[in-house]
Amino acid sequence: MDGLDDVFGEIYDDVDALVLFSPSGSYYERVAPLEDDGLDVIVVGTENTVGADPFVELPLEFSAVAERVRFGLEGALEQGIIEGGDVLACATSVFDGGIDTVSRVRANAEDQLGLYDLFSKSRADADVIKAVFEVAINLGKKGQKGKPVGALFVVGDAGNVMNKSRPLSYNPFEKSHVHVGDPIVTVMLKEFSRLDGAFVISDSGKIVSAYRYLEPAAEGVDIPKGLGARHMAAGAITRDTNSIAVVLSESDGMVRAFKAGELILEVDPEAY
Ligand SMILES: Nc1ncnc2c1ncn2[C@@H]1O[C@H](COP(=O)(O)OP(=O)(O)OP(=O)(O)O)[C@@H](O)[C@H]1O
Ligand SMILES: [Mn+2]
Repeated sequence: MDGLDDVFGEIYDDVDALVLFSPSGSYYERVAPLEDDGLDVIVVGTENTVGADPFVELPLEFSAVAERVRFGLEGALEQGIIEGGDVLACATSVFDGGIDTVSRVRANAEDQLGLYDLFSKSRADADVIKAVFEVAINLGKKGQKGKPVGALFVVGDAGNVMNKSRPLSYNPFEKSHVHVGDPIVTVMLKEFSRLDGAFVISDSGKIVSAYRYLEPAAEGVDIPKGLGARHMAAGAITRDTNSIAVVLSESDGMVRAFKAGELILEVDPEAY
């Protein structure tokens, strides 16, 4: 309908690029020819199933659309695919069953969340951070035997993290060489998360220790009020070392990630 074009046409008027979030192959094929008319088409997703170039990889399938779009645009800015000030038409799926929504967004180079930086520019491997995140989300969803459970994972720069912490109990990982992502590890992490302290994980994903009490310098750490000692310790260790931290809160059930002393990401496991 022409009338509707008059109303909604503004959404894609003068956009610098079209950003497709996890398009199906046939959707991408329909859109790709627009590139011949001078429209840039960027694909964002957890996997490049359509073989698109340029492509921006998402570490998680963010269920909140605003997060999904922000992360995608951060990645595109970071990779130099778009520039601050560019206007993008972002096409994504809000309901099940393919792309159903277009939002018009101006890329803002100043106001970055640091999400892309957290996953892709940390000392630890992106896959390791992603795997830890998944463990925390699963633990948050299911709890431990039905009860809510809290957990703290410190990932990367393990030598320094060990130096700034002390054991609360024997380390069940002392002689083992297991990595996050191994199926048995998910079970072990679940089991050991019932007890106090933090898990320390190396850059490459080796579980270095459980039950560590973190003693970082807390100076200059600015985390939201209302979060307790576990979150404070998580924030502080990421400022005092080159690690990142993922926390599952026992009290509100949220999973939070910290880097360089700041809260970067907050997700509700129930939404995944
Ligand atoms: N410095 C620390 N290092 C490691 N673990 C810690 C540290 N401080 C607290 N914890 C762990 O966090 C648990 C909960 O502490 P607290 O309630 O103060 O934290 P919180 O931030 O409110 O977390 P939650 O939202 O899960 O309650 C403690 O029982 C302990 O296992
Ligand atoms: Mn608490």
